[in-house]
Parts: sequence; structure tokens; C-alpha cells
Amino acid sequence: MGGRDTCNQRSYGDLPAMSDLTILDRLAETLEARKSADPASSYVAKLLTGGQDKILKKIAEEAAETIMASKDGDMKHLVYEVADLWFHSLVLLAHHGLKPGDVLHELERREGVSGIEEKQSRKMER
Ligand SMILES: N=c1c2ncn([C@@H]3O[C@H](COP(=O)(O)OP(=O)(O)OP(=O)(O)O)[C@@H](O)[C@H]3O)c2ncn1[C@@H]1O[C@H](COP(=O)(O)O)[C@@H](O)[C@H]1O
Repeated sequence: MGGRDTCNQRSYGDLPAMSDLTILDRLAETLEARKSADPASSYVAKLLTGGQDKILKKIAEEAAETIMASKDGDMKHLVYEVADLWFHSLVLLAHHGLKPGDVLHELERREGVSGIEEKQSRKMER
């Protein structure tokens, strides 16, 4: 776990000040700008210049930390770790020139389609 200690700044369940879409878009813009930033002064620039494997390693670490937080049953810790996981996933998307909107559109496309039915239709296609 890093030095960022935002766990206690907002109690679990409070609404964020702005919509989730807005923070995702703002963060994506920052990540894009960090592509030309100095790695010495930007964590994101350091990750992006480090290449795909460094980003993937962080995602694996954050996924493992998310699992541990869930098992511990500490909801604040879980939210914190999922935020880390989402953040590093957004860095991976930026690395590939993708945006949060690409994922949101995919989720929208899936909206209302039962996972069980979708899996069944894939089996029938084979
Ligand atoms: N949302 C985040 C964010 N979430 C987590 N982190 C960093 O991700 C890292 C998480 O890794 P760990 O918990 O494993 O901590 P660590 O052991 O110190 O990390 P490593 O040194 O092993 O990589 C920490 O350094 C956190 O500070 C983030 N760093 C940046 N952002 C956003 O990205 C923007 C740009 O950041 P910079 O590029 O650093 O200016 C910021 O303004 C924020 O909006």
C-alpha cells in the first residue's frame, strides 16, 4: 500500500461531489497529459514510460489487495483497494489509447442481457 491515505477522508456510502463519469473523464485527461510528463515528478508518467509489464504487474498487485480487503470484510479498505485497481486499469487503457468511455459503452451494450443467456448463446454459436 502506498502513501496515499484517502480512506478516511469520506465516509463509506457518501455520494461523491460530481458524477462518476466526470471524474473518470477528468482522470483520463490527466493520464493522457502525463504521456509527455517527467517520470521524476509524475507517478503516472513513470508507469507509462515503464511499459505494459509494469502496469500489468500493478494491476495484479491491486487485484490481490482487493481480494484480501474483501476477505477481511473492511468496507473502507475494500473501496480504497478497488479505487487503486480501477486507477491502474485506467492507466492500462491509456497505455493502449483507450478511454473509460470505451468500457462504459461495452457495459451499456451488455445492459439487460442476462449473463446466463449470453453464455448460452455463445455455446449455440460454436
Ligand atoms: N488516482 C490516482 C492514484 N491512485 C493510486 N495512485 C498511486 O498508485 C500507487 C499504488 O501503489 P501501491 O498501493 O502498491 O503503493 P506503492 O507500494 O507505494 O507503489 P509502488 O511504488 O510499488 O508502485 C501509489 O503510489 C498511489 O499514490 C494514484 N496516483 C495517481 N492518481 C491520479 O493520477 C493523477 C496524476 O498522478 P501523477 O502522475 O503522480 O501526478 C493524480 O492527480 C490522481 O488524480
